[in-house]
Amino acid sequence: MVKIAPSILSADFSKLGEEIKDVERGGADLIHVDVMDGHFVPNITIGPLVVDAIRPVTDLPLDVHLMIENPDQFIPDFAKAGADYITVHVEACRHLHRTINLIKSFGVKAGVVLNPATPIESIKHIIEEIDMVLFMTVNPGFGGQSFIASVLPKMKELSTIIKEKGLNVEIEVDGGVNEQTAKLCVEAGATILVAGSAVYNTDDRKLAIAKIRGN
Ligand SMILES: O=C(CO)[C@H](O)[C@H](O)COP(=O)(O)O
Ligand SMILES: [Fe+2]
Repeated sequence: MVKIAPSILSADFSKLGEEIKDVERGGADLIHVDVMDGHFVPNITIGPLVVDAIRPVTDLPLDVHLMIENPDQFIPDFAKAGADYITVHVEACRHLHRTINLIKSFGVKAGVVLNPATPIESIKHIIEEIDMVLFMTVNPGFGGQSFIASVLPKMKELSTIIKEKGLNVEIEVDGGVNEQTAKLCVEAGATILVAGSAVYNTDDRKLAIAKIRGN
């Protein structure tokens, strides 16, 4: 069954702990945390202090999506704050193997993120060394954007490669995921669906999660 990772980007930050508990009660499988630095993307969100603060609030894995330049500088802080997954953008990494090894050196699962325009050739060489590939289906920086369906063929292609090689690599998709687009992602091989506005901009988060999962 596909896993659902609500993105707290669309939560009410004035009651973040309660917003996280609400989706945990609603059946979420992971909590997706969007970190933006105002350089790699044109927005600023949160840092390790917030990850540290929400860590005791939930037993769910914290899936930390770093949309920042020079991620190596901050990976130790996010790992110590309690991240379970740390994903870095291939577009932001000068030395991808080094960055992946840095994440894994803290016992944290490592993932690589591809922007919609980035080809899978940029990560084929490292696929056996990572735990997750995150396909952006919007250009990163904001919640509530429209799904870019042209990402689906490369998701499907990588999913086939992962199956052929018998690898244990999650395929996560992030951006514009809702009840309708979720189906397309699962058909293309997605194993984790991130959803921000489609979960948090509703009153009944349990129902929203069930609909996205296809129940
Ligand atoms: O990484 C992100 C934006 O850069 C967010 O995770 C993503 O946009 C979630 O929001 P929504 O589901 O509303 O598109
Ligand atoms: Fe994200």
